[in-house]
Amino acid sequence: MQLVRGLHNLSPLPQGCVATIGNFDGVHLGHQAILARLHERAIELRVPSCVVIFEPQPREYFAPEQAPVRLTRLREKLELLSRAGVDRVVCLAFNRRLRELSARAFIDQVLIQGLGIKHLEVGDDFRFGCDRAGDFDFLVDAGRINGFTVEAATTVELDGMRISSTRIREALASGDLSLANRMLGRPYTLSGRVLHGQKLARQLGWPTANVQLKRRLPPMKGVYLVNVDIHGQIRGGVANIGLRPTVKGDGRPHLEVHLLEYAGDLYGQHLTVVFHRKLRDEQRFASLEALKAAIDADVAAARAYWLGQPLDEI
Ligand SMILES: Cc1cc2nc3c(=O)[nH]c(=O)nc-3n(C[C@H](O)[C@H](O)[C@H](O)COP(=O)(O)O)c2cc1C
Ligand SMILES: Nc1ncnc2c1ncn2[C@@H]1O[C@H](COP(=O)(O)OP(=O)(O)OP(=O)(O)O)[C@@H](O)[C@H]1O
Repeated sequence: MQLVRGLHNLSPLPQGCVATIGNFDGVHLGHQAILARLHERAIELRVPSCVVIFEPQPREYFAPEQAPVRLTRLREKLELLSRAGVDRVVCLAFNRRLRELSARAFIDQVLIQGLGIKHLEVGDDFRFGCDRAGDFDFLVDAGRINGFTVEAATTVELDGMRISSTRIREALASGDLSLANRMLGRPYTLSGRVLHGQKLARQLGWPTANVQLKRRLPPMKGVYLVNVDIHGQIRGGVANIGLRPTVKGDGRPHLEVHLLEYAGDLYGQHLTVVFHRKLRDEQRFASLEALKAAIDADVAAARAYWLGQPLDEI
């Protein structure tokens, strides 16, 4: 998959392309349906498929403080788009210049001159251009004049409601991991490099890998059953995302993972933590002994789960 960063680096492929546009945060089942349709159209028209995304995402540009937390980092999003068979990702800087482009200029400069578009696949609620003035009907008219087709993707719903990145964030924040995972079509993951922690977990009896979240805020908190792929070996474990109120943290959320029956050194490695079930909320315990007892129970639950025992029997 080819990555093009910025409008100035974009030139149309000789044969043109089929394309879609959006944030694609999380690459959920709704996104996956659009990408599958895009792939089909690319094969029919014998042209590459292209996804246009924005960095930062428009809401992060307009109101950085109120912008929702990301489900996927750019690196994770690109990996998921590549797995969905996308040939080219065009990552446009969402800045003043882009936000001031009229809908007409967006079509001319990005879709026609930039991409040489033959077919566009978008949701029927898609809006674009300065002040979100461009809509689906506007695109259809422009396509008729400029020789490209536009198709509205079928809305993907779960339990009668449209799947969206927003809904997944809400499910994760409210502790409904299983709903979030069903909308994603896969278990939620968070990834990052393993850093050195305060080495207290070792004293508690359960060494943990501290996964760096950088400035990224995780979309959920609590204690989870997880697994991690270490050099091709899937290892079960238990993870905590939170502020560690019992030991007075640094005020920032941390992701810590204890892997079952594992004694290797993970410092510096990049880990992808896969979230399967929520066990409980993070709590402030009155003593380290009480915290240790709670983690002992979490680890016992993880052991039972990864040995295939149903959780309600634990
Ligand atoms: C499975 C698991 C559950 C945890 N639950 C809590 C919790 O409920 N409350 C809390 O204050 N800390 C909790 N922690 C975080 C511990 O306080 C943390 O591991 C300890 O502070 C050690 O940090 P360190 O690795 O930086 O040394 C949990 C950690 C793990 C691995
Ligand atoms: N459930 C869905 N079914 C079909 N298409 C969808 C669905 N959700 C999003 N799309 C389409 O995928 C493209 C990218 O969507 P985008 O990531 O911008 O929206 P979203 O998932 O609804 O996010 P948000 O919740 O932040 O609005 C758009 O064309 C959008 O209309």
